[in-house]
Amino acid sequence: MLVENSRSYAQMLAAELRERLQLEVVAVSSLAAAREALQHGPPFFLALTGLVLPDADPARIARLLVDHGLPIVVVTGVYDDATRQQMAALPIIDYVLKEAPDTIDYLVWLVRRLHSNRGIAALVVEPAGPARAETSALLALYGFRVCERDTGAAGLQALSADPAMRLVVVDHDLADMDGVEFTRRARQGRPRDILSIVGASSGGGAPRIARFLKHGANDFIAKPYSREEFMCRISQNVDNLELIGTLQDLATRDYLTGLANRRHFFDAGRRALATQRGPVSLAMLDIDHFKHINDTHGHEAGDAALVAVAAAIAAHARPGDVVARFGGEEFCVLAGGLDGDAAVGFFERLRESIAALRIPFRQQSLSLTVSIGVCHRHDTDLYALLADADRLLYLAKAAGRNRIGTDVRVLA
Ligand SMILES: Nc1nc2c(ncn2[C@@H]2O[C@H](COP(=O)(O)OP(=O)(O)OP(=O)(O)O)[C@@H](O)[C@H]2O)c(=O)[nH]1
Repeated sequence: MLVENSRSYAQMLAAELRERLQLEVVAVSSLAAAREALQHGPPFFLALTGLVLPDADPARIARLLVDHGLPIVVVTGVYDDATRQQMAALPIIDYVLKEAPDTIDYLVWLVRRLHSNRGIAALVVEPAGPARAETSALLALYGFRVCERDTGAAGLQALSADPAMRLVVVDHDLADMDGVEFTRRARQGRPRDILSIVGASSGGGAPRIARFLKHGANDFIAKPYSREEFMCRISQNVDNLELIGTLQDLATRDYLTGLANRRHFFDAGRRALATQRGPVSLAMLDIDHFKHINDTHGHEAGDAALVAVAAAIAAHARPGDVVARFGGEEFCVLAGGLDGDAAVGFFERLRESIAALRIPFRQQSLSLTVSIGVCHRHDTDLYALLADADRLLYLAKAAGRNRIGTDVRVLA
């Protein structure tokens, strides 16, 4: 919700938020309209509010939003000492001066951050008390799903129980180990790009900060917190995790189809083979006469076909199967736990489901077939399996396409 009495500013900010974040924004320009929207509008997760309204003083609008459980970012042209004092008592995430340069960019970043935080679980490790309550309340205000633990051991257990935890704020003074020791242990098996650990302490000075950082903390925050510093540091830490995640995604994912790429296939495939006990099936799929689709309908149609085939393969794969776009119009699937007959049946059904696809493109419906090479044996050498699957794929093509070439002797 955007509460702003300047219509032009509200329009500009709302347009930026909608366009750049694809968020629904309800803009109102008075206390009465804000009240109405809170009662009858969609559920809100955040309010950006000005303080100058025709029908309310600053404290009233802020109070209304707080009473509805909404975190607030104040966006204002005036922020004198009196207003600052009035606002200090309220749970306000941030205040932003309208006239400052880059305000809009900052607000877009902040709203995006607060929106994404809602999907992130954060752990606070600190003995129960007012200090922990403050840390947790701030994290909850920024949207995180907060989990609290009293001791280092309980904190480590919580991390093991929930691998999706992305952020830990740990105080130095714990009953069973100090925060540095907790950090050292929590870091094992959880690199800095997966879990952000932020140390916190009210004492110890520079040597303590250095110890936290040397033992694996991503950052350190001194207590008592400056709310603004706390927000900036926490936000930067989760920003960094997301940025690294995006880069990893770009490096391992095929941009067009969203499947893993060849590089990821080699990493994940080798890992899967190293832990596989029984025989594995490696299938290489190639769209038949794909060049013809490109030549007849254009590359956009070719791309739509690749996306549709990739989706069919992903839908057919089981959890644990390694699926990738290997390159061009070639896809790979590494599947364990199937005996020879089952493997052939599994890929035969995939072949049939792809042949049955009707791919909408403009006013037309495209159809296509794939040839599949399937090798099946106990082997840990991914290159050897790929070479054989490729050879069997070639045989399937040579035998007329839209079929499986396999080294499995299928029982009648
Ligand atoms: N649209 C589109 N085309 C691609 C992409 N990557 C590769 N291609 C095209 O895929 C075609 C592959 O053609 P060929 O290797 O001759 O094979 P084919 O026509 O599928 O014939 P067979 O495999 O023998 O059945 C080429 O025309 C490439 O330009 C892509 O990302 N998008």
